[in-house]
Amino acid sequence: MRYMKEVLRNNKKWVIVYLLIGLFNAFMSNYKADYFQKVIDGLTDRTITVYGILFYAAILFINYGMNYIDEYPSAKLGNEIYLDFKLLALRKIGRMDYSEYQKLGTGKLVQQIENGANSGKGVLYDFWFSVVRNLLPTILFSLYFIWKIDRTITYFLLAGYIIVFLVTNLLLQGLYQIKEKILTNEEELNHFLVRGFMEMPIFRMKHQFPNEVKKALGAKRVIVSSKVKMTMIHEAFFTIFALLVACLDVGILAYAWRNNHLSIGSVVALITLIDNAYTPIAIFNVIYVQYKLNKTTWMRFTGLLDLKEDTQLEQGIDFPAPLSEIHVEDVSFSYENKEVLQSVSLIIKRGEKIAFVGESGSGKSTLTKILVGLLKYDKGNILFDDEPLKNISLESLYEKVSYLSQDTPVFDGTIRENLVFDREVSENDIHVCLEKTHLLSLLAALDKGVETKIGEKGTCLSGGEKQRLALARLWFDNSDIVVLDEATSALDNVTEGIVMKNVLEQIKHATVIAVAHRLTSIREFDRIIVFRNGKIVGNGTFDELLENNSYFFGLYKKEEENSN
Ligand SMILES: Nc1ncnc2c1ncn2[C@@H]1O[C@H](COP(=O)(O)OP(=O)(O)OP(=O)(O)O)[C@@H](O)[C@H]1O
Repeated sequence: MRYMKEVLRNNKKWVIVYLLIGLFNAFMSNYKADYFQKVIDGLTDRTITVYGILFYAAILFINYGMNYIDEYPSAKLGNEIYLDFKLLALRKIGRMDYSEYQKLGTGKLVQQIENGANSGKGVLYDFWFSVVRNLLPTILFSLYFIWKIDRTITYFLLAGYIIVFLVTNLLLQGLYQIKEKILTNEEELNHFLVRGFMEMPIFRMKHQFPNEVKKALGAKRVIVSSKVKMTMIHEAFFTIFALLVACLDVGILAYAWRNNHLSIGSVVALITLIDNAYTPIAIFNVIYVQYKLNKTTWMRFTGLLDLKEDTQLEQGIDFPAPLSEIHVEDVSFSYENKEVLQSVSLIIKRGEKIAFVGESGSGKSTLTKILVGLLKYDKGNILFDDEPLKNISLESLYEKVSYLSQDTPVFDGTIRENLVFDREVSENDIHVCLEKTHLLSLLAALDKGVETKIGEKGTCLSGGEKQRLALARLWFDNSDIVVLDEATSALDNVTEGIVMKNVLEQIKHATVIAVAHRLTSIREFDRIIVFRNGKIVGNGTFDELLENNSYFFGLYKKEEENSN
């Protein structure tokens, strides 16, 4: 309910307008039927005046006019609500705990958000608004006018409502299961679609597309057959109601034939009013079923919106700048049950240039993610001067820290956005950073220059260009701490040497922590930390380690043999 309330609050003004117009229209459509009885009877006994007819005309004009006006808040609110639910998801991603984020898959997530926004709109707008502003008032007004004409008929109608409600609840049980099946298979299908798109080269080269299509086809078949079943059950509701109303109309005619006290006007009005009284119930039953099914989808969506948030983002004290020392004390970390770091201890002094090296999977990236607050350590402590990292607000930390991740150093946007996001900077500053990162020749070949879009994950750039573009961002960050996770792995030795020299010159006052595989690239670093199976097994300068650390020496030798 919390999220629905939030969306309602966002659209408070239009919600009130929409409800008031709905109530007014519900009254007018029944009042119109009731007044029509007077017109017919007045015409039969010639008592109606011209003013009576003009009054009826005014009722018709207002009724149809207001129905049209109602379309505006209806369309506005329907779309606002649907899109507001989507924005809730985007806001949630901005605050989500990183471990939770890592578990999500893009395809399923996108489908969950799409289904969630639709179901949220279904629950709030298609169900609750329809009930409160339309169905309930229409039923009450029509029952009131029927009651005024004949009480016995009102009792029959009420008994009919109960039967209808019982039948609906019986059918619902079957529909729930069908809906669950549809949702699971929709997410599955989207998973294959997004996976196919994102990993196109792998799947194409391994001839996997026919297999992928086959798997997606399975999901498609289930979706189609389940949706057809649901449509047929929904439509059956309407048919049953139409038959019920037809029986009631014939019953009214028979009743009027046996009891002479009903005028022609009353019979005509009763038939219209019964339609008014039962149509909302028919609609209610269908949207009630839909509401219950939407609730199932909505629960999946709120499961996403309720995922753990990173409370440290805004809470905590400010980053203690200027920082003298980072102290990693006996830190351990596990993914689920797998221990990845074991009692790691390390001191990093202000301005030091530190490199993390070691075999793949030894825990280097994990420690960098812990240092920038993305992952939370299980045991031990990390002190920024005397302040535990857990007590520092990440928003303030990110003012002072730059982090280039291993997998996605750039994002879907223009080159300018990748450098400075929305900030205003001079063309000259952009030129300088592109020159220092050897990107000017790339830019010269692009018609739109820095306004060129680089595609999702920078698909329009080479691996090395992506990394250099990410490095160029450092020119505008002015950070105290720079964390680079394999930021130059795609560059050739020569370019890496020149670009890294420029980068280190630009960030010479910052503390730098760089994860690297190519040992020659970190030769000049102040200190090298050697990782092995989640532990630190070496700590010293390049030459010290070569001399004293057999494991590091082994890594160095292997690299030398490979390059030869
Ligand atoms: N999200 C995750 N869930 C579960 N296990 C993970 C996750 N991320 C990493 N791991 C595991 O944690 C271990 C350490 O990974 P990490 O990325 O820190 O290693 P690394 O030393 O940086 O490796 P590389 O040099 O290949 O990047 C690996 O065994 C990896 O499989």
